This record gives sequence, structure tokens and C-alpha cells, in this order.
Amino acid sequence: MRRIFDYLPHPQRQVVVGGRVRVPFGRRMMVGVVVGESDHSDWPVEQLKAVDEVLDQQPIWPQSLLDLLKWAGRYYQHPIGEVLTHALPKKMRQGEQPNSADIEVWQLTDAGVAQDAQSTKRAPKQWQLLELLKAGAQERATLSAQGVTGATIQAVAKKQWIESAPLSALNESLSQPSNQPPATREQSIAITALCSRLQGFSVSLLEGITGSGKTRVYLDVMSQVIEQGKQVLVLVPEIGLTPQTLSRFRHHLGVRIGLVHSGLNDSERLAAWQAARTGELPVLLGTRSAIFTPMANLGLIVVDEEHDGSYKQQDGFRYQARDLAVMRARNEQVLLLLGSATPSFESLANVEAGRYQHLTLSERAAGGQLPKIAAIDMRQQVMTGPLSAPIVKAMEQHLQANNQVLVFLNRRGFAPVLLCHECGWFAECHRCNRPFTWHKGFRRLVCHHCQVERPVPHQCDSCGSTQLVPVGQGTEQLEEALQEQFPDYPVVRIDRDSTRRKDAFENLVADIQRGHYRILVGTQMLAKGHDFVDVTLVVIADVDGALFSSDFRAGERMCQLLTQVSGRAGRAGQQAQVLLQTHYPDHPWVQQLQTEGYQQVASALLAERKQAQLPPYAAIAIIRAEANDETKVAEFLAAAELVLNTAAQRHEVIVMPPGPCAMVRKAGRYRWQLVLIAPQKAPIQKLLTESLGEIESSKLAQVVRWHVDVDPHDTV
Ligand SMILES: Nc1ncnc2c1ncn2[C@@H]1O[C@H](COP(=O)(O)OP(=O)(O)OP(=O)(O)O)[C@@H](O)[C@H]1O
Ligand SMILES: [Zn+2]
Repeated sequence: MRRIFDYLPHPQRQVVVGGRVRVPFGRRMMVGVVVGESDHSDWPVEQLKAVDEVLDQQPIWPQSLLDLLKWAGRYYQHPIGEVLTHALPKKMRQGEQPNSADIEVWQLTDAGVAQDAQSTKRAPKQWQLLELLKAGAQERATLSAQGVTGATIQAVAKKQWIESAPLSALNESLSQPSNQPPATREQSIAITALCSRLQGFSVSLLEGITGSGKTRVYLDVMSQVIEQGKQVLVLVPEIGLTPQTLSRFRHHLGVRIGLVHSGLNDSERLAAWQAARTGELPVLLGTRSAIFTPMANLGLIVVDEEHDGSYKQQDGFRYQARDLAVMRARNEQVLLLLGSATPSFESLANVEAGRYQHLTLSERAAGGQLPKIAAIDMRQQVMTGPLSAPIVKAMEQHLQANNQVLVFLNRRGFAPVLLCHECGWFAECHRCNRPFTWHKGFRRLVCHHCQVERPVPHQCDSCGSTQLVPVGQGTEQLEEALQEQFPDYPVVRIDRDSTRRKDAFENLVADIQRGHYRILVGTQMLAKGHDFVDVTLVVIADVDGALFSSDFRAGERMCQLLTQVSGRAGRAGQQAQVLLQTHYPDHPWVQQLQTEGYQQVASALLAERKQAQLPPYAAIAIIRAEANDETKVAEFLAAAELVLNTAAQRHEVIVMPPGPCAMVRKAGRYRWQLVLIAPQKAPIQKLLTESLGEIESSKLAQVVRWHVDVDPHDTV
């Protein structure tokens, strides 16, 4: 609900703003957060109920963070109650008291120290755990981020090779920061520039080409902040929290690092939150939602891969964590460091406008040149397998030289369409009107839009023929074909399907690092952020579909993705190559990426945005609605349009007439949207604030599902 509720104070105890209380709500008792005090209410005082129990003597959030949360609720047009709930660990929402003693720490016993690889030969996971603990005690949360499951811990504990340890063991186990190679000249310049800005608020964009050693810059600046006794908050993309990232941070900084990731249980989440909040935790490393963690003594925020789409929450409270980081750094008067090889156009525009400091790393830290992309014109190739002859030949060369080859294809499954050879019928999801993807390994057809599954048919639904053939290829098919073509070189596939099991992703990445595989096939999960030092050839199997997207951000996204994928090659300074298969070698993006770097392509595309008056040179918000009945959706948005058009703020905002989304039907519901555009963000915010109450109170608002998306990532 887009509102707050009034209560009378507790009869005896002091109620604090920003603290939790237990209150009667309807027939239940609920945990609530006090957002303010007032000496009057719009309700008659006899109708007001009193706070039943005061749960916190102190505010849970510092005032600055509570202000940020309130601001976020207003800016993203999301009910403050849900915003505050979103920002709290589950146990806090349930009314529990924070307790940092819940941290589970494990260390080796004497018997554990005595084990060797031989004694755990049949249990490699157990051996991995023993090896990890050799350097000293570790938290369960850090172990799970490195791919160790609870089951493995239990099994090894049962053998009495490990035991739980006090929190103090953790600090003893932290090694002295290890010696690092000297920073490069460009890294030193960036480090000095950043360290001179550690007082007060500012934003710096570190634009460093792939492999230029941005992490090294973060770590050196972080050490300085930690030395001053302050805390650092580091945000990484959803798939960026790998064992490798964690171990780099641990070794370089030599301090305890708190983690916020999806593998944590509720107690661990609460423990990390509390340790950050009290200031005892020097570094908190987490994904999107970590931006809401209170920190007693914040000195720096780092957002790695700041362009990454996973910083935007795509349901419920649709915030952008990078943008909130800017507000948070301002509220708490600290430096915000944004890093990327392919900065978002929003950040580039802020640099252009003089709002952000711009630092660049233009050379690879380990030497060597950034590989250039070379397009292979598919129209002239005779195809015998998924990859064209020049690519197969290049792969052979790189594999024979004992290097790894990465093959990128952003399409999961075996084939995107299963077609009847006799009549042309194809298996289609009736809830989305889109073809099913055939997953050969799971023996299922899966709709990639609504996740619904069905068994693979043996016969055509229409003519009964048994001649069903796959059309197009996904990573599963590519993996199979490559393994056949290169039987001597082990192939691994990394995508959402091959990493479904909880620890699978961490383990596969670790195995790639150890050189267990020579050919790596995968989607963007494989393409971003990893430092695979043996990869010397990157093959981009297919981009043609991405060239036809109607979203105005399609060009930006494609250039970012291709630059990031290409950047996995030659990171240890070797000669490296990137080959791209396309039927459209003359397409301007493909052309530009071959001859120029991301910077040039970005500035050309930014100029187009400016001319077309699209973000980042304009602001957009979308109201989306969906329902089983299409007329209801259309009616609801038409009514919303009317409300928006009669509102006082209307003149600065263009209200586009409602229309169907590009994918008009999904999971059985029809989807329409209404787009608002204005030269600035403020008028849109004012207009929405003024109008949403009325839009929400209409009858149709209860019938259709709808939401507001401010600064949407997807606009079609
Ligand atoms: N000063 C240095 N001297 C030698 N090697 C370095 C130095 N700094 C970083 N490296 C090495 O260079 C490689 C690339 O560094 P890093 O992964 O930090 O790059 P990055 O800028 O984050 O790249 P990307 O954007 O592609 O993820 C790593 O193997 C790292 O160990
Ligand atoms: Zn579907």
C-alpha cells in the first residue's frame, strides 16, 4: 500500500524513529518500522491503536540511510513499507534481535591437518574443504561462496577433521597482506588520484580496458580506507562473486570480508548485516541488495562492472543499485568509485557533464595488446558444423599450442525451435505464443519466457509425422558438436542450465582455472569479469539476432557484451584473437567494433541518443499492465493516460499513448505499456507522485496487474 499508518506511542517505552515496533494490524500483530513522529493524525484519536512492543532502543539505520530509503521509495514510486522490508534481513523483519555470535567458523583439527589428497581420494569435495582451511579458519559464508556445501562440511566434521571455532580464530587466520607486483604507471596515477578524494562526496569513473587491472586499483584504495579505520562497501554483479574474487580480496587486504550472496542462510545474512552495521566488519562484498546494508563508519563505495544489468532489480521494488550508490555516497559524504571496461552511457554522460571524475587505464596490466575483433562473413562459408572453417582452423592452432578457447553463444538449450519437417508445425508455448526451446539433456521443451515445460513430443501435433527436426542452435548443441569435432580436448559448458546445482558455477569456474578444460562454451555467464589466463582465442558464434532488437539500448548492450567477451582473451599478455561469425559484416556496430574500441563506438551511439533525445539525455518512466483480458489492460492504461494528461505537471512531460509491449503475451497474460518522457527526471517524478493515487484508486487497478518502472532498462 502506498501509505503509512498512524499509531499512538507505547504507554511506557520510548519509541525511536528508524526502529522496529510490534503493532496490532487488523486481527494480527505485525512488525513495523517507525518512519516519523507527528503531533496530529488525520484519523480520530479514539480509532488509533497503540504500539504494543518496542523492539529497538536505537534506530536500525543511521539517519542518512533511512533518508536514502525514503528517497528511493519516492523516486521509484514504490510503497515505503516494501522498500524498508526489502532493505532488512528476513530475521529482522520477523522481529528478531541482531546477533553477530551466529557466525559459524570452521578450522582444521590435528587429525584434519594430517590428511592428504590420498585419504580423500574418493571425495574431492572434502579434500577441497581441507585445502581451503589449511590457511586458517574460515566462516561458513566464505566457504559456501567458494563452492563448499553444508553437506560436505557436515561429512568432514563427522570424521572429526574439522571443528567449529570461535570468532577470534578468524582474525588469527588472516594472513599478512601478500606481496603484489608493483602497480603499473597508469594504475599508480589512478590510485593517487582516488586517494586524494577520500574526504567528502565525489564520484569517479574508472574506465579501464579489459585486463587493465581495475581490481588492483580498487584494492589499493580500499587498503588506505581500511587503514584509516573506515569501512568499504563493494558491489559486484550477480555472477561476479566468484571464489577468485574473494580470494583476491582476502589475500590483498588481509582483513575479514563479509559477504552478501544468494547462498547465505537467514542467520548468516543477519550476522553479516549486523557486523557491517556495528562497524566491526571492514569490508562488505555483495550483490545489488547489499547497497542497503547499514555501515557505522563508511569510507568508500565501489561498484565493479558498473554497467552490468544485474544492478537493476526487475520486479517488485525496481531500483538501480548503482544509482542508489550515488545518492548514498552523497548522503554519507564518501567517495564512490565506479569501474568498468564498458561504462554505461549514463555514467559517460555524467563524465561529459563534468559531474564525475574520469580516470582511464588504457593498457593491459600484464602486457600484450587488447585483441581486435575480426568478423567472419558467414554468407561465404560452407557450413559443415556450427562453426565455419576458418574458425575451426584457428581453434586447432590455439588448442595445439596448449591454450584455452572460449566459444560464446547467448542462447541456452539444444535448439530454439523444434519443427515438423513435413508440415512446418512447430512446438509453441500457448501462454506466450513463442516457440519452445528444446533441452535435449533434460528431455524437455522449455519456454524461455514463462519457464513452463512439457515433454518432448514424438509426433507433430498437427500432422502426426515423426520427423521433428531442431532448427537453430543453442549452447547444448554447440557443446555436443565441438566435443565431436575436437575429441582430444575436454569441453565444458557454462550456462544457467549447467550450473543449476547450488555450487556448480563456482566449481566449474575453479576447474577452468585449473586447466581441466580446453574448450569453454557458454553464455554471458562465462563472458563477464572472469580472469581465465589461458584463453587466447575467443569465438563469438552468433550475434545476428541482437542486431534486430527494437530497444534503444540494444546497441549499447551489444557493444558492451562483445567488448567484455573479447576481453577474456590474452589476459596474461599472450597474442590473442577474437573471431565473430555474422551474416551482417557490414552492420555499423560490427564494423565499428572491428576498427575502433568501445570508447569510440560509445561516443558515436551517445551522439545519436542526444539527437533523438533519449536517455541519458532524457528521462523515461513506464507504467506496465497485464491481465488475461486484453481489453481490461487497454482500458486501465487509457484511464491512466487521462489522469496523467489532466495533471498539473503535464506540460513538461510527454505522455505517449498506451500500446502493446513487443512481447504482447507472456505466461497467458496480455501486456501493454504507457511511456512517459521528459527532458529531466524531476517533472516525471512530480507527475507520477501527483497522479498515482488516483490511478491506483480506479476499479481496474484492482483487476489488472500493474507497476511503475522509473528509469527502466527494458523499454519495449
Ligand atoms: N600491476 C600489475 N602487474 C602485473 N599484473 C597485474 C597488475 N595488475 C593486475 N595484474 C593482472 O592483470 C590481470 C587482469 O587484472 P584484472 O582482472 O583486475 O583486470 P580488470 O581490469 O578487472 O579486467 P576486466 O574488466 O576484464 O574484468 C590479472 O591477472 C591481474 O593479476
Ligand atoms: Zn511461455
